[in-house]
Order: sequence, then C-alpha cells, then structure tokens
Amino acid sequence: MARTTLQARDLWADIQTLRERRPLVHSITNVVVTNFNANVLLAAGASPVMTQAHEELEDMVAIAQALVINIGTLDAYAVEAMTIALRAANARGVPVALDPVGAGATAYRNRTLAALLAAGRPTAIRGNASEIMSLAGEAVATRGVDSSAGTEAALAPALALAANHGAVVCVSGAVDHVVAPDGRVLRLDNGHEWMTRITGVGCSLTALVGAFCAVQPDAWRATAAATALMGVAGEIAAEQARARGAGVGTMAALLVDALQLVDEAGFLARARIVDD
Ligand SMILES: Nc1ncnc2c1ncn2[C@@H]1O[C@H](COP(=O)(O)OP(=O)(O)OP(=O)(O)O)[C@@H](O)[C@H]1O
Ligand SMILES: Cc1ncsc1CCO
Ligand SMILES: [Mg+2]
Repeated sequence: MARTTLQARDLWADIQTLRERRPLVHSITNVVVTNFNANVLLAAGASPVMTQAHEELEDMVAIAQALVINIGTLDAYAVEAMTIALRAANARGVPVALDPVGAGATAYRNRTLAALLAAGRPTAIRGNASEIMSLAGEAVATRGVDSSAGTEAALAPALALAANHGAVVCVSGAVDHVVAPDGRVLRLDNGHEWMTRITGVGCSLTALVGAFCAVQPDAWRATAAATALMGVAGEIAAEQARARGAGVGTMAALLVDALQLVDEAGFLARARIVDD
C-alpha cells in the first residue's frame, strides 16, 4: 500500500481551521444522540443546527456549510426530510456526511439507505465495520446499532463502496480506516474501548466528518482530521476518567471537554497514523 502523505500536523491544521471558521452544520439525526451531537459539534468549534421540518429544509441547507444525515431512528417523515435535504445539498455543492446506523440490521434500514444513495451522493460515509460491510453488499448482520465485525475485514468492502459512490468511507473501530474513492487509505490507531459504551460517539464522529468537510475541501483529509480528533479526545477522556476512578458517564463529559481543550502538543503527541 502507498505510504500516506498525510501527517498529524496537517490534521491539526484542519482542527485549527474548524475552530476559527465555526461552520454551520445542519444535521438530520436520530433522537438518541441529537443533544450529544450538538454538544460535540460546539466543543470542536462548529455551529450545529438540527431540523427536519420539510418546510425549512431547503432554506437551512442553503445557509449551511455541511449537512449530516443519520438514519438511527427512522420514520417516513424523516426519510423524506433526508431525501429533500440530500438533493438540496448536492444541488448547492454543500458537503454531506452520511451515517448508516444499523445498516444490515433490518430490511427497512437497508431499503432506506439504497433509496438515499439512489437519490443523491454523500461526500463521506462513516459507519462501524458491519454497517459499512452491509452497505457494500456483504452478507453481514449488524447487531442493533453495534458492530459485529472488525475494521480490517471491512477494508475491501469500504474501498469498493467508496469507488462505487464517489464518497470517502470511514470505518470506525479499534483501528479506524479512512478510504478515498481513488484508493487512498489512512489508518488511525487512537481511541479507547470505552468509547463504544457511550451512545452516539460514532454518530458524533460522523457529525464531525461533516464539520471538517465544511472547512477542508479534500474530503479524505477532512474525514481523517475528524477521526483523529475523536480518537485522541476519546483517549484523553478515558485516561482522565480512569485516573479519578470514574466510568463512562463521566467520560462522556470529559470527551466533550477534550474536543474543546486539546492543544497542538497534546494532539501531535497522541495522533497515531499507521502506515503499512
Ligand atoms: N475497540 C476500540 N478501541 C478504541 N477505540 C474504539 C474502539 N471501538 C470504537 N472506537 C472508537 O469509538 C468511536 C466510535 O466508533 P464506533 O465504531 O463505536 O461507532 P458506532 O458503532 O457507529 O457508534 P454509535 O452507533 O454508538 O454512534 C470512533 O472514534 C472509534 O475510533
Ligand atoms: C442506540 C441507538 N438506537 C438507535 S440510534 C442509536 C444511537 C447510536 O447509534
Ligand atoms: Mg453508529
């Protein structure tokens, strides 16, 4: 595999740009994570707005710098909202991050994802391994919203998915894989297992992918910056929680703190880009 040309300092530059520019990120997301996602976006430096009212979708997309679509809790109204917003974003060149929550768990989710991908083109897709494998057409059963596979097994499916849809694909897990439609692959070895025990960390990563796509035109690099930031912040939060004998509830708050407070030295010391 080609050695990556991306360095941690490139990703740090994007984090600084996000903090300076405060892009407006419009999310149509699930009812479990809406508040947490908004706090994650604010902590990282973006400006969130959540709405799915059909009457205002086109106007909101028109003033947003990124759109995030998350299928975690679906119903017919939300699916129509996602379709309208996706089309509007594509027409205006607004980048779109898609979170295929629970892909492979139910026929309704699979159908909805197929219809969305037929209606428009996401700039980036972020899911756990079994979600990405399912979306790429592999026969894999996602267990509810949690992954049933490792990220290495999802690499080939992710590359195929990226090429087929012209979208960057991020497979999150113990080692995150960020792949581009042209075959570029970046592996990031950050994070902590406890991140899987706080609901919506993956969804929030997808929201960050949208935010970084608003400020970095190379969607692969933008997705890598989002993924590295979440991984580094998760590591810091887990360490701090454990140091005070706390668990994942405290860690959720510390994760938001770390997204806000991580500095250049802390980020560069921790970000682990893995080359083959
Ligand atoms: N075993 C692990 N070790 C370290 N970090 C992990 C591990 N598993 C997941 N992560 C990190 O947790 C974050 C969320 O990824 P995950 O794959 O759990 O998302 P998800 O399953 O979509 O989550 P959710 O649906 O709850 O939002 C990513 O930043 C990822 O790097
Ligand atoms: C737990 C859960 N159920 C539907 S969406 C969601 C949030 C994490 O994906
Ligand atoms: Mg998820």
